[in-house]
Amino acid sequence: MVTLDSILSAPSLSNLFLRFCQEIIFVCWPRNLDFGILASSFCLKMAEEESQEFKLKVNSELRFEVEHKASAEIEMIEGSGEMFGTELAKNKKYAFVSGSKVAIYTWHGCVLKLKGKTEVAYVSTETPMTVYVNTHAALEQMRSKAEEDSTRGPRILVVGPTDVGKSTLCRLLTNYAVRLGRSPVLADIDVGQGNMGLPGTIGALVVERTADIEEGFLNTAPLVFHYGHKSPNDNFQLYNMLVLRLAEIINVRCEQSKKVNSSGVIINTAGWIRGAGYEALKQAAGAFEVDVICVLDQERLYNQLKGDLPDFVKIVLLPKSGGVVERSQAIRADSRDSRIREYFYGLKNNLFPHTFDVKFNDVKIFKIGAPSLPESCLPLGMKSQDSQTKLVPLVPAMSLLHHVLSVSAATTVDHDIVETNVLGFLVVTNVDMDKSVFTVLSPSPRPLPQTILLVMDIQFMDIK
Ligand SMILES: Nc1ncnc2c1ncn2[C@@H]1O[C@H](COP(=O)(O)OP(=O)(O)OP(=O)(O)O)[C@@H](O)[C@H]1O
Repeated sequence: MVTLDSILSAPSLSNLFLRFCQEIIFVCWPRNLDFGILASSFCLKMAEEESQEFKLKVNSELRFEVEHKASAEIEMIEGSGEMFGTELAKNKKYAFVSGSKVAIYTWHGCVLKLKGKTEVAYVSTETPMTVYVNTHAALEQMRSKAEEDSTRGPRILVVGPTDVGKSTLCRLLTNYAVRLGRSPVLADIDVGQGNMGLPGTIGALVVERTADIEEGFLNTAPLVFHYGHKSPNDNFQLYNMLVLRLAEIINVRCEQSKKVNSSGVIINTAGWIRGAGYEALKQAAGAFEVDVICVLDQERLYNQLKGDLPDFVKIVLLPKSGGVVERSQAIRADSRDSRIREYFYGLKNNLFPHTFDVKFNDVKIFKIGAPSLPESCLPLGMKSQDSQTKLVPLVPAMSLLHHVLSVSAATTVDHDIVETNVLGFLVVTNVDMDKSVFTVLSPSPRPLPQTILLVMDIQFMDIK
């Protein structure tokens, strides 16, 4: 059971890992990036079903999942309710696309009208919302104290296995903080879903408005770094390096604004919690200098962290919501695809991407990480793990087809490209070796904002 005291007793944090960092460049080429519902947007046909009405008593929630290739609509007719911390307006219809998994919670009771094709729709009175709101209340007291003392607000790492509601809890805690006038930094180091950019990236943004019910947080200027793979395990060295870099820049951002500083940082992590994954979590806790770790639904991880981290880090075990839906590998792959589609086409097909040719000579293409060699073959003093963060120039070839490319903010190759943020993304839709050009899908018309491109492992077929 989480008590307020256990969180409130956290002393304000040390600067153990504070490092210098030179520059902050925020992404300036965003396209409807959100932290919201991942769903394919190609089918928005509202089915002609009759609507169902649900009367929710105090402290209960309506949970529903929208059918594949269908959509659903919810309207609150009476009372008050919220979705993952964002309040619903009365008599306003909210549309949810295929595959959305939604919970509308009410503290005081409400009447909801649900229309459309849902796989399941039911009301539950068993929710962990009281524990979550208590956690928020404790964090809020730490923020007030930080504001009074002009110090740093709470930094919270949300950890746990896959499908326990980590992203949802981050969204809820961020929304509650914003509703009280705070401007927390929301950071996402879960490269599998890439909520700030695309899968294969990590990023952060300062949140000043609650998440939109349908589209999530509106990311007008997220800070995004290219990682290139869908699991932290694929390049552990690079992953840790980028997490550290992200934390450094967040520190600089906090130093620039008293409000952001006292509001704190909320960090969503990947569900990789064993072996190297556990080491990555500890690294992240150190890099962000966290004061609170919320462990969702795993006592083993909770006890491991309690034993391994210093006492000033308060670790709380929180229950998972019974509504959180488990996703298979296939569904995860589908969500990654939807996420990329959404970047180019919008959640409801409301964006129009551009297609144009890029000459091989006009750009420089790199991938990060070279195959590791045995140490005996390396120059004196070099370790094999160094190759993991090495920039490798690529000669354009047919193998680029369908790969996602990040457009680096770096202006020259002398820049530290690996640790520079990215401006946006492209997908290679054709390669013409005879004409030495490749065709890209791009969120904006030519010219490209910069000419240094980084290749991801992740591919996207623009076929729908
Ligand atoms: N109370 C709830 N009722 C219904 N659906 C929910 C509820 N809470 C979360 N969900 C849904 O469950 C899904 C999984 O939740 P979430 O993404 O927060 O889990 P996670 O632990 O972050 O997953 P990952 O393993 O990708 O890190 C999401 O689609 C979310 O919308």
